[in-house]
Amino acid sequence: MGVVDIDGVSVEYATDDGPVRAIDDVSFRIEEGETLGIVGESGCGKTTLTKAFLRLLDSNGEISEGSITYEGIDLAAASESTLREKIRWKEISYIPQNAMAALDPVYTVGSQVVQVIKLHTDKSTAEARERCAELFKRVDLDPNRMDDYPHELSGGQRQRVTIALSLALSPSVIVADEPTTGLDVIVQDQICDLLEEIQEDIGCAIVFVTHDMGVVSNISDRVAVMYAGRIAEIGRIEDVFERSAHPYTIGLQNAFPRMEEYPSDSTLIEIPGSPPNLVEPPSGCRFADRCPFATDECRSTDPEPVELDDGRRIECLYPDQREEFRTNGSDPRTWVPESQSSTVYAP
Ligand SMILES: Nc1ncnc2c1ncn2[C@@H]1O[C@H](COP(=O)(O)OP(=O)(O)OP(=O)(O)O)[C@@H](O)[C@H]1O
Repeated sequence: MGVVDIDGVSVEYATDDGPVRAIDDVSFRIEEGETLGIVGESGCGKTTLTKAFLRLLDSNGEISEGSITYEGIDLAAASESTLREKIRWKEISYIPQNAMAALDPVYTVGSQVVQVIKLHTDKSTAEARERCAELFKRVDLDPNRMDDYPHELSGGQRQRVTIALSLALSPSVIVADEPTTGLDVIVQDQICDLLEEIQEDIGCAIVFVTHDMGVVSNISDRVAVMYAGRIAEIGRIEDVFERSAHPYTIGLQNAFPRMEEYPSDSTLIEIPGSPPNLVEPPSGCRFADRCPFATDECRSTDPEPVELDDGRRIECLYPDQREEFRTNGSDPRTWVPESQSSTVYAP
C-alpha cells in the first residue's frame, strides 16, 4: 500500500499577473520505505509540490484541486489543527532547502529540537534533552553542540540539525528539499549517506528533491522527472535513467551525465530555451517548444499519461518512438540546430 497517495493535485499561486499554476494535475504514490527522487530544472515545481504535502505553501499559494491521502486523511483538505497535531513532524517531516533560514537564530539548536519533542510528546525537558542528544549522535553531531546557536555551526552541521529535527518523532515520510544545495561535494555525499542510513534504521520513505541527476541516481529507488508543473516521466531509477522515454528526461541526462559512465572530456548538451511561463502555459505538451522531436500535434494536444510495460509512466504523445528519441537524443546536433552557435561545454 502506498504511504502517500497524490491524486490529481494542482497548486496555484495568486500573482498580480494572474494565477500561476505551479503544479498541474499531478498524481503519484510515495511507497512505504522508498526513496523517491524528484528532479527537474529550476522553477518546474519541485519545492511547491513538496511543500504541498504538509500545506507549507507560501500564503498566496493553495491546493486548488486533488487530494493527498495519508492513512485515510486528505492532507489537501485537513484542518490546520489536524496537520499540526497529527501529521507534521510525527508522520511527515520536512527538511528545507536552506538550513540557516529554517533554524531560529535567537535559540540554540538543541533548544529548537527539544521544543519540537516537548510539543508533540509528554516528555519532560530533561527527557527531551536526552532524546535530542541521541538524535545529535545519530546525525554525527557532538551533543555538546546542542547549546550552540545556528551561526556557530557550519552549513553541513546546520543541515545535520535539521535532519535531527526531521527525525525527532520517527516519521513515516521525510521530505527533503534540496538538502545538499550549497554544501561542498564531500559534505553533500556525507548528508546523502546519512539519509540512507537513517532510512535503513527507521524504515521511513524519503522524498528527495534535487536538480542534480547525479545525486538523484545515487540515492533514489524511483524518480519523478518534473517539467513545468507536471510529471514528464516517473518510474524505477534504472528504467528512467537507462532507458529514458520522455525527451525531457533524455535532455536532462545529456545535461547531467553520470560521472561513472562518462569520461571527463565528454560533452554536456544543454537543452535549448527555458521552461514556459506558468501564468499562460502553452497548449499541448509543455515541453514541445524545446523538444527536438515535437510535431504539430504535440503543440495542440495535451499528452495523457501512458503506462509502459516496466511500470513507468510518461506524458508524451509518442511513447512508441522512445528508442528512436533516445538514439537521436544523445547526438548534440539533435538539440542544437547547426545554423546556431552551440552551447556545448566540458564539465
Ligand atoms: N510564492 C509564489 N508566488 C508566485 N509564484 C511562485 C511562488 N512560489 C513559486 N512560484 C512559481 O511557481 C513555479 C514553481 O516554483 P518552485 O519553486 O516550486 O520550483 P522549483 O522546481 O522548486 O524551483 P527551484 O529548483 O528553483 O527551487 C515557478 O514558476 C515559480 O516562479
